[in-house]
Amino acid sequence: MWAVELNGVSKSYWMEQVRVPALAEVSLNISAARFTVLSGQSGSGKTTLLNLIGGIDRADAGKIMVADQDLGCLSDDARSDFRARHIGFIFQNFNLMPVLSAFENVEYPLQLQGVPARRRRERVLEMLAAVGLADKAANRPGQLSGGQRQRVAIARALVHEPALVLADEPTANLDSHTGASILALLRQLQRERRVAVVFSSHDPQVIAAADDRYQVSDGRVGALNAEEAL
Ligand SMILES: Nc1ncnc2c1ncn2[C@@H]1O[C@H](COP(=O)(O)OP(=O)(O)OP(=O)(O)O)[C@@H](O)[C@H]1O
Repeated sequence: MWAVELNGVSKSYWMEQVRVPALAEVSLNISAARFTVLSGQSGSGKTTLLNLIGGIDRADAGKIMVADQDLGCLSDDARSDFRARHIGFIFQNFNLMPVLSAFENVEYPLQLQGVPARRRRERVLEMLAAVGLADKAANRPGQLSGGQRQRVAIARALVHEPALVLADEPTANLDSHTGASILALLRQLQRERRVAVVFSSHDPQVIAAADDRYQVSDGRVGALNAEEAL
């Protein structure tokens, strides 16, 4: 079963009158309930690929299926709704709302979906406990360490039980020890909850931990075996 199917997907950006190709005819299937790593140098196209899979941006050509939904068939509003229901996001810079507490940040995806308050509370407390932050629910992001902020972001990405989590270099801004603990936590939660995680990184530890590995290079994507990667 596939969480994501890409067929002939291309994307360019325009800077003034100049076309900047970012992805060229990418065809790729990402398995459900597995941990997939996209590696590749800076500028190779990893973020562009994650933004297309996540429905944040639209492809110029090709077809993108996520959890059996063709994203190209959806209006912008329907795509936002689909994203809110079925996808979780984790970013390099955490992207937490600074004025909200850890509890409120994790609660936000459930509020968007109109989940009743009592159920929201149960889900948020369960997720904060699962990421080891049961005692930090009232803290704002500014009162948390980088690793703790990323744990809040992981709880937020999983709280609505998405089919797919997209993590764009989530350990890049953390020291290696904290990054390793975030990787281990995400790997554990991915296995327990049987969610597909797509993690972009050039960290050999992350590549080694993956079930499936792909190399993004100049806007093209190829399978990478473990020996090549390390
Ligand atoms: N908004 C944009 N406008 C113009 N060009 C862009 C834009 N976003 C990305 N690009 C270009 O598209 C190509 C792919 O960029 P992308 O951000 O996807 O790479 P990346 O592998 O995620 O890099 P990094 O690891 O540095 O984030 C690069 O040549 C980049 O300069």
